[in-house]
Amino acid sequence: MSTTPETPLLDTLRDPADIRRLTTAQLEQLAHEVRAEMIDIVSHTGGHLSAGLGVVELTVALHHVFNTPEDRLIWDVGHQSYPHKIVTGRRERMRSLRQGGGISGFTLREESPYDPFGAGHSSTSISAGLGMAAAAELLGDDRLVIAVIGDGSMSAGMAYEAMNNAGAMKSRLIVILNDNDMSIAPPVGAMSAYLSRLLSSNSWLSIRDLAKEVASHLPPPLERTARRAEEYARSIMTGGNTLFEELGFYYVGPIDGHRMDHLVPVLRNVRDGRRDGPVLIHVVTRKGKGYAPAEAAPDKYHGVSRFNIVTGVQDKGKPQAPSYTNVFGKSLLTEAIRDPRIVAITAAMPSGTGLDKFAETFPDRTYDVGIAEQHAVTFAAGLACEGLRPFVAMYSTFLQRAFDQVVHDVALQNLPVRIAVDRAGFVGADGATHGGVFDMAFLGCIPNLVIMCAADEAELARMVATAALYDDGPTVLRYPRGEGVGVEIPDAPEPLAIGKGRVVREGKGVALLSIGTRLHDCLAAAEQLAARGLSPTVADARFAKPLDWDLIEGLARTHEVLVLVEEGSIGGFGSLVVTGLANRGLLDNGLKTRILCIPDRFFEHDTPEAQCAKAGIDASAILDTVLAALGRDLSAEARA
Ligand SMILES: Cc1ncc(C[n+]2csc(CCOP(=O)(O)OP(=O)(O)O)c2C)c(N)n1
Ligand SMILES: CC(=O)[C@@H](O)[C@H](O)COP(=O)(O)O
Ligand SMILES: [Mg+2]
Repeated sequence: MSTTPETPLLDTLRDPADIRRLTTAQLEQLAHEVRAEMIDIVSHTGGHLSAGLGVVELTVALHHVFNTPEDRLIWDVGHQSYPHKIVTGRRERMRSLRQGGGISGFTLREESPYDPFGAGHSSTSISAGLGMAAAAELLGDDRLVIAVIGDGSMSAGMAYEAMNNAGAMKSRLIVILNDNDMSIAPPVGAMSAYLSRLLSSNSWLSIRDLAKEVASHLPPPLERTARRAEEYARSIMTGGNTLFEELGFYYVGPIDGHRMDHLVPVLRNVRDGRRDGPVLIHVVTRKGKGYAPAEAAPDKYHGVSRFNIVTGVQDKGKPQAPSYTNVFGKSLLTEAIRDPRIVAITAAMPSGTGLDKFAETFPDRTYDVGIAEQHAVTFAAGLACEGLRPFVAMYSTFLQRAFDQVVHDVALQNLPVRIAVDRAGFVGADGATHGGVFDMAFLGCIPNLVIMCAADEAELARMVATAALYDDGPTVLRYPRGEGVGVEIPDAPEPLAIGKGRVVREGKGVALLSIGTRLHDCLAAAEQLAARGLSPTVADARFAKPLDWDLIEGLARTHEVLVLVEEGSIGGFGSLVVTGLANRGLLDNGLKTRILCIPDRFFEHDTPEAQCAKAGIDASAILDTVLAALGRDLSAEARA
């Protein structure tokens, strides 16, 4: 790699091997350029900003010291991997970030050999890294495995399960704890407080780092003595062993994650040093580093829309209607003002779930449990046992983590826990890792659950009111990401009759029965069918459990075609309906029944509309399905 002072280093970079040849000053220069490039990219595409900005120096230092991709570098969650993508051959393609067919916003194995493990959900990196390290040992490979995990992600149980195992296995795994004292929101919990104490009781590593440098260059016996002395010095400084040391890790830190001259020697030391157990390097960084608006408000710049670099103002567009999240938050607050037994639980997503407003009004009745979805659900079960009315608000995709807790701790004991499932359905740019597509299938099979799906924001307000009053067992309310459809929201939402759907458009011949917000595509398809001389009935099931058999049986007996439409995977609403129809003998007389649900594959990032079109659950797919079921010539219809 030949450079002149005028040539940006980033322009000359082919792959990380080039980074390995740079001097410390050049590494600093490269970090500077990567940061500027990342800000420019995200200002055009939107995406995760402040987390990536905080790890620019760390990214450059890691690729400088370690032999990636032969050494495995795993980023937990992956939302901070943009600098990594920029320096691993994806710089140009980053301009297509999170767009259909473009670069993923998370690490993805199929995207690059430099992404040895895909992510999106948090706290998987230590487990995956431990598996890779164990495989390397078993296969006799000399490679190193480095897992980078944030302080927020360290609040999840899985991280501790993995550390517990790593310490016992004496694995050679290297864990880098990227401590920026932030999750999306400010971090919570005893672990976070512990990390702060660890920092305040430790000076920066530089002096001890020097001691270790010396130690590693001494012959073995002396080296051990020197190490012991250094460890002793450290335990005096921290007032005892760190939690990580108790778990069997060799703890190094804290070190300043923005100082290349600190990072590089420490990483080198760890690379070349001991091989008889896992190492944890405690790196301290600043979320949003190097971009003033993000540094000032790392939570607001965690995930951003396109923005003006100079002003920092994000282009969020003009909302046409309130988001479902906000409607949920407001509705719950209204109920809670009336009912002191209502409490709210979030797993590290107060603003994402709309519970931030609830927390402002009722701080004592709000619990942010950290990234701990399993615990959140069982914690809610405990609250319900004592007569409270807990609402656990969680994204559909993260609820996947708590399946057994819903089954074993909530449903089996028929506890009145309310589970608010946000981001249900396609979520767009976050792609397959965050798609809320499985909840209907994995919840629909659990006894005792009442499952409601909102077709619009007024329905959601009514569902919150319904759940607030329902004490006979657990309830689930499901609603999507994004804005409502602009209907008026009643001031005093009337609770729904449990298990009762509604006919929205009376017709004959063809019945479209939807659940959730697919209703609007059914209505649009009905208009198009009407233009072709048909008069479809459109109904909103409202409840996936219990199903409204009066409604469904009526539709089945009086129509020739029944199309079931949902924004969820195979095995959800449609399967529940068809199972019931079959067992009631309602399919025996030739009812033409079709299920439009999300097909049996993963859908990558795109707009939610494009995802629905690709999945075949939009208005045009409904239209085609009906015409095909009626045996009408689709190509002739299209020509008409
Ligand atoms: C299982 C799971 N729950 C929630 C989230 C949402 N989430 C994404 S990033 C994040 C905060 C992570 O904090 P930290 O690990 O400290 O990383 P930072 O953003 O501070 O770099 C959260 C809660 C997730 N990705 N996975
Ligand atoms: C990385 C992560 O899991 C979150 O930051 C997520 O991207 C938030 O998604 P929303 O924008 O839907 O809140
Ligand atoms: Mg953090």
